[in-house]
Amino acid sequence: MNRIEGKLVLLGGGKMGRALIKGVLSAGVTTESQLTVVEPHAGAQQWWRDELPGVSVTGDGQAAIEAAQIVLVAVKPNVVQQVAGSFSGSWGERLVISIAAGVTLERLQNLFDSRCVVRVMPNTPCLVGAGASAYACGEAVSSEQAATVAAIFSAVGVVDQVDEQLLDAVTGLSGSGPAYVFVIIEALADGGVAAGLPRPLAMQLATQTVLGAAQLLQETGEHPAALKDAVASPGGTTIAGLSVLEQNGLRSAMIEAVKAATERSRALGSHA
Ligand SMILES: NC(=O)C1=CN([C@@H]2O[C@H](COP(=O)(O)OP(=O)(O)OC[C@H]3O[C@@H](n4cnc5c(N)ncnc54)[C@H](O)[C@@H]3O)[C@@H](O)[C@H]2O)C=CC1
Ligand SMILES: O=C(O)[C@@H]1CCC=N1
Repeated sequence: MNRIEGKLVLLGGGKMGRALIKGVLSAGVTTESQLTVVEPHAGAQQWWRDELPGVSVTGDGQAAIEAAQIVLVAVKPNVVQQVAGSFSGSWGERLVISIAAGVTLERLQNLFDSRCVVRVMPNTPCLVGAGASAYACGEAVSSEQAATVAAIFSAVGVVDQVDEQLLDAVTGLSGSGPAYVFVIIEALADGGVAAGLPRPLAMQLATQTVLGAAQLLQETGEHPAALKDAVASPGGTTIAGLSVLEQNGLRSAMIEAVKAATERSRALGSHA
C-alpha cells in the first residue's frame, strides 16, 4: 500500500470523514501525526479525541491548512462554500479532494480558486476496507496528485477514475447503494422472523447471504442471472420466491431508486 507524503487536513469530521480516516489509518497510508481534523462541533470533536487521540482536532483550520499539502473536504454539500471561504490564504497548489455529493469540479474550482481539485464519490463501507469509490480530476491535478487520490481510496476499497459526467450516477448507485442493501437485509430478516426464525438468527442469515452472494459473483465472474438460475430448481422454493419479487416490482424499484438518487445528486450540485 502506498504511503502518502505530507500533511493532510480533514474538513468535517462526521460520518464519512471518520470512515475514510479510520480506513486510511488502518491501511497505513497516512499516520495520526500527519493528520488534523477541522470540526466545529464539540460532540464530533470529542469522538476524535476518544477514538484517535493522536490526531489533532481544531475548530479553526487556518494554521493546519497553511501547513497541509492535502485537504479532504467532507462537509455537507451546502457547507462547501463556507469552508472554502474560511481559509484566508491562497489554496494554491494544495490538493483539494471533495466528497460532497453533487458539487461539481467547476464549482470546486470556483470556490477554492484552484484547478488542483478532485471530486470523489466514496461510500460508507470504506470504514471496513470494502468501499467503492470513483473520482474525477480538475484541470491542474498532477499525475502524482491523482496517484495520491488513488492511494487514499484504494486503501479503503476499490476505486476508479471516471469522466466527471458519470459521478452523479456513481452517487446514485454506489454512494447511496449501501442504504438500499441495508433495507434489503433488514427486510430479508423480517421475512425470516415472519416465517418463524428468531431475530438474531434471521439477521445473521440475511447478512451472510448478501455477503456470500456478492463474494460468489465477484470471485466467479459469472453473470448474476446465471448464478440466480443455479439457485432456482424447477418447481422449487426459489422460483416461488422470485415470482413474488417480480410481481412486486423489485427490479424496477431498484432501477428507479438509482435514477432518483442520481437526479438528486444533480440537483444538490446546482444548489450547493
Ligand atoms: N454518508 C454517506 O454515505 C456519504 C456521504 N458523502 C458526502 O460526504 C459529505 C459528508 O457527509 P456525512 O459525513 O454523511 O455528514 P456528517 O453530517 O456526518 O458530517 C459532516 C461534518 O461536517 C461538520 N461541519 C459542519 N460545518 C463545518 C465547517 N464549517 N467546517 C468543518 N466541519 C464542519 C459537521 O459538524 C459534521 O461533523 C457530504 O457532502 C455527503 O454528500 C459521500 C459519500 C457517502
Ligand atoms: O445521501 C447523501 O446525500 C449522501 C451522498 C451519497 C450517500 N449519502
